[in-house]
Amino acid sequence: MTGEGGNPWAKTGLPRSEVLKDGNPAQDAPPCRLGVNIDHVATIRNARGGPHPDPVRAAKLAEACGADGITAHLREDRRHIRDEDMERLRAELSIPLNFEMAATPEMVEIALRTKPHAVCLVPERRMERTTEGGLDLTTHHASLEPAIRRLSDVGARVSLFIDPEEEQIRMAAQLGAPVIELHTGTYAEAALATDKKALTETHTALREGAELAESLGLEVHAGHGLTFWNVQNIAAIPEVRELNIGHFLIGEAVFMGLDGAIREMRKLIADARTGMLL
Ligand SMILES: CC(=O)[C@@H](O)[C@H](O)COP(=O)(O)O
Ligand SMILES: NCC(=O)COP(=O)(O)O
Repeated sequence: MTGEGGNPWAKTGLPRSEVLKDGNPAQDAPPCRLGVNIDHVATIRNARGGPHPDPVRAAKLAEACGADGITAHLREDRRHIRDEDMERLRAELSIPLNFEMAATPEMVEIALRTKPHAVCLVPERRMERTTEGGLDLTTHHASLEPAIRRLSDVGARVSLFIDPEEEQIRMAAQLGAPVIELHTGTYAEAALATDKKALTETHTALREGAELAESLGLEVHAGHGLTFWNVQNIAAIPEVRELNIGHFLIGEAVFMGLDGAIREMRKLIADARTGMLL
């Protein structure tokens, strides 16, 4: 299933070892969890205005296929996930729910009521097609601090979705959030564009950022734009403990089913942890 046909990674001509540290860096690392983001099941549902396909059903299927958690982003404009989806996900799932949201007063109140396992604070711009970058913690730390405290007080594990930049990582540690999620979108774009220089630079930034974050006591997650063909170099970063992946898995489900797509992604992540790269 992961042959070279149509594989954008293969077109880079860049052996994976060129962007990895020597040896098998993740060999002795703990496993890397897979959080399945089901937002875009809701995108398809909303295209027709009815109840089908149900993102909660997709989340339960993901759970049955071995997902370690479910991620859902309640956007302010409700373009995909809606309030009632979040309530049902919280009530019906047995695995952890990671509630992605902007740190607005409205969203903080919803999350305090929902009491998810985790909250990932993300930047949001109403007209963007998707989350284009990480939070700017230097600009927003005054508003983020109370949100992090209130959400932590109800037991949510708060993570901050940031770019792999030293200043942002140090600020995340100062803000007292236990987790960061590194935005992998720029790395994913470099892989798609087969831009070797950008690919190496973005991967180095993620690897060094993950090392720094762990040294500061932060748990490191990563996500955005990850696919079968770019996931392994990120999963091979030993400090990365969780990957959140959505759009590609839901798209690939059209071709191989959601269960097949999740199982293949889990295998690629597990193989990367043991140095068995594609
Ligand atoms: C923060 C993030 O990366 C996710 O929210 C993911 O991108 C899915 O949501 P959108 O596609 O609406 O950005
Ligand atoms: N936080 C990233 C996420 O949940 C999934 O992003 P994507 O795979 O949909 O780009």
